[in-house]
Amino acid sequence: MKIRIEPGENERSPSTFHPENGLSTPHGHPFRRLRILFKDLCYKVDSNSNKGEKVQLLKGVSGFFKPNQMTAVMGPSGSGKTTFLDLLSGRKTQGTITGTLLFGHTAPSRSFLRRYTGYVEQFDTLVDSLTVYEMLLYTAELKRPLSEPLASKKEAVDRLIGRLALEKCRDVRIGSPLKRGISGGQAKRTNVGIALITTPAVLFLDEPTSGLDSFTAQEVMEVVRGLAVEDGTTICATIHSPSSACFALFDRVMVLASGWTVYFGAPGVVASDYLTHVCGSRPLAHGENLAEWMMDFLTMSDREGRSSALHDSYTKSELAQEASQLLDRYLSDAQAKSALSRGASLSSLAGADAADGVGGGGGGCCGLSDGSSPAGQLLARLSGSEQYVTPWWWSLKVLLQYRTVRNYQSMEYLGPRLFDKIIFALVIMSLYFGIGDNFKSENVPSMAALMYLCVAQPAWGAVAYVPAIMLERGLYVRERHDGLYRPLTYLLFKMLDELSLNFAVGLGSTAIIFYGVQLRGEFVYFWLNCMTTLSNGVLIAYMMAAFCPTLDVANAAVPTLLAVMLFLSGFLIRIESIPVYWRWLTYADLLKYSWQGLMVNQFQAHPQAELAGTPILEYYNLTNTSKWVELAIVVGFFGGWSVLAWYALAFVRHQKR
Ligand SMILES: Nc1ncnc2c1ncn2[C@@H]1O[C@H](COP(=O)(O)OP(=O)(O)OP(=O)(O)O)[C@@H](O)[C@H]1O
Repeated sequence: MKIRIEPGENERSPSTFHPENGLSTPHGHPFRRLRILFKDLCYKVDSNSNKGEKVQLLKGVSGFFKPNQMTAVMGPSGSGKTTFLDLLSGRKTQGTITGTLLFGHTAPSRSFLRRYTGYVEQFDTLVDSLTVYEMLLYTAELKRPLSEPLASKKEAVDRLIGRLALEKCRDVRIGSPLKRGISGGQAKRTNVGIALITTPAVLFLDEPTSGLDSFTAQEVMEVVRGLAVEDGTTICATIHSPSSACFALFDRVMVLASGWTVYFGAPGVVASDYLTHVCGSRPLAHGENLAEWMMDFLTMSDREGRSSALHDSYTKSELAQEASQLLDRYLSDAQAKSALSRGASLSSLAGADAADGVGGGGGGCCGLSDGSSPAGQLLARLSGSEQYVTPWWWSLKVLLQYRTVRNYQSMEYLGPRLFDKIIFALVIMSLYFGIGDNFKSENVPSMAALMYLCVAQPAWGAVAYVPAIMLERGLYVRERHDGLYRPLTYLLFKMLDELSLNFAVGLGSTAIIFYGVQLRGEFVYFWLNCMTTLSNGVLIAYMMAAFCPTLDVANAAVPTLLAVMLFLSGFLIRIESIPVYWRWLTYADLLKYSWQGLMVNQFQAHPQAELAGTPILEYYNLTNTSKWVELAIVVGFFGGWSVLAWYALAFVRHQKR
């Protein structure tokens, strides 16, 4: 029997790009309607079970995704669906890829894929303190051109909210598992909104319906389908077991099993006929859910090791041949356009592409990317390396404006940062009340210990930052993938966010200690020393959290590092008494410099104060130490940790894909 790949080539009449559709910018893309072509895509990666071996996760996957259409990528668990989506969207960070992949008629650069395609991750990554409206506007500010007026961005966000049916929760905080905010379906739609903020020509969704009830899942997918139909977006979604109504929204299905393509064609009767007549499945019962029936059969076959046989049947089928012919036709079209674009003038190129509905220029066409025409702009974008839309200073401003302002209004954020310092200051003050200017020999060790506590507290306090930093990692990774900001901008934002609060609160807490205990030396120095030590502690927490793969590792590593620093700071064991094989490490111990600076500040006017019968500064070998040099070294450490933290944020990948 003859099975057509898609009766009547189920492509809708091309819809034009409507600037007023709520998803465009005044600088709307010069292109829409990108066709994605892939042929013999293979992906190999080092096996994580057998060292030295490679595993092939995708085995020659071929096909195409068309504008105006929504394709479902299905398959048994572990069949390679997410791998395939990651590969198409340029999110693979390891392994070897072979085969052909074209967007329009150009192989896209990774930066293009990140910047101009939308990707909705399986797990929601939102800023829980923002409302739905703020979350979308915040993303719009970071991802839409700087030159676009704020009013236009707000308008676009409002229309997006209308389109995603999010009006009811527009001003509701997103919330977290511990503090409920919007519902799961609303969170998913907000995530879709984030991916749509730049009106991408292509939208990838990784299991957009997982965790949603069938009604909400249907609602989300109807919204997504609207994008394909009305805007010509090319949509590809991995999906597990959709309801019948949800499955019917898809134009095409690609089924993978153990990395092989075992079906590529229309859903519905075409798919059920194919599986029954070619693959030998039992017939679909009346009223049975087609997607579930398909998945039951395919999962069972996969478990019985028949995926390769299903793939063989598929490659021999008329369905595969028809798909292959169509793909070859699209590929030669693409080749012709690519050749044409190499030789043609920009204007004729733009005309040729528009006629096909693939409004873009050709790949690798040197000399055409002057960026002055739509075709030139697309060409520049497809092959470009710039993945960020806004300059770093703008991203920093937006991050501070939305996230820091909201953090500073939240007691959950402020509480731990305020109260630990105030409580610590009150305890210290009450313990050592009024004895700071008493240099009797019984008080001198207490003062040295107090200085040590002032250094130890900010260092230990840093440990408390680790869980929150680790929890935010998913959000950071997603936003970075989406090209919202650079790693250095994020680090700068985090430091400004944390440190401006600490310096302000620290002014009060150090004043309580300094004046309550009646310490000597300069208050400004005492405050600056405590705050730069605290800043180093916070930065160490960020750096270690960025280097460590998991929260458990970071929770063990940060206190270990700080405990070693505290032991080697010179108070618990004098530097001269530390064994030589450890002493070298004291040069790299920032807490040593902090503590020594505080000691000099306290005792420089009273060097005769004695400890164990020796003048205190002499006892600790600090007679010739300059407190300002010590402070400068502590500031220098901050610079050094910053470089390490930036390196970890920029280059250490824990989420290998
Ligand atoms: N480094 C590796 N070594 C061995 N196997 C791997 C490696 N990386 C991934 N895999 C395997 O590759 C397969 C494809 O994974 P992928 O996440 O793409 O599957 P999936 O179809 O999306 O699964 P699910 O539906 O369960 O999310 C899985 O079986 C996984 O165990």
